[in-house]
Amino acid sequence: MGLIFLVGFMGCGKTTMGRKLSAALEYDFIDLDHKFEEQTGTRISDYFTEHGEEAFRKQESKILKETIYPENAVVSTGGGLPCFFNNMDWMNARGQTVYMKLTPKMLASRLENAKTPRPVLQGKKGQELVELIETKLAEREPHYSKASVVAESFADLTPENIMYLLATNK
Ligand SMILES: Nc1ncnc2c1ncn2[C@@H]1O[C@H](COP(=O)(O)OP(=O)(O)O)[C@@H](O)[C@H]1O
Ligand SMILES: O=C(O)C1=C[C@@H](OP(=O)(O)O)[C@@H](O)[C@H](O)C1
Ligand SMILES: [Mg+2]
Repeated sequence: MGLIFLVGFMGCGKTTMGRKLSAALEYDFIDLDHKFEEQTGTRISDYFTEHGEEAFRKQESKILKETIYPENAVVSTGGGLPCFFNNMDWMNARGQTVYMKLTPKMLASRLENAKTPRPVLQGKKGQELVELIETKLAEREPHYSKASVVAESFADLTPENIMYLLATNK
């Protein structure tokens, strides 16, 4: 199936699913946030503090486009990546994209318990977090919706569900 890019809001499970789907397909796994930290030698949260979001967006787009991908790979993206520059079109031109779609409430409950800090969420919790997610998701949805397939919000989404969606997307 070539290159498969997982896209969607923070907390939808791109990194977790990327690992599982790549194992199920026997493909390589690339997490672009991990590549970012490896290449810049800086944690994403520190990068935001030191350089700001605009610099982060330029650098993440550069890493997306300059990475040399194996023939077959599952690539987990950062939640904002599809929404800047021409990144979404760039991914669609090179492989298949999967939008992992979850409700704001489910995203919030996962993000409240997650260990990785997400600077875009400004440490918000509870109802404030749900509202911030609703606003951001509404801005981002038009970009995510350009994905080749949409994997709708089931908490128990499996690699097999995604493989089926990709195989039937003709
Ligand atoms: N299917 C799932 N059910 C419940 N929790 C999940 C699931 N997938 C991921 N999580 C949890 O949600 C959080 C965000 O997952 P992660 O894979 O880092 O998402 P993303 O890369 O999209 O931000 C993590 O704490 C992870 O353990
Ligand atoms: O949505 C965003 O703007 C971001 C999502 C994060 O990745 P995950 O979607 O893997 O959490 C990471 O790239 C950064 O904190 C910014
Ligand atoms: Mg991730």
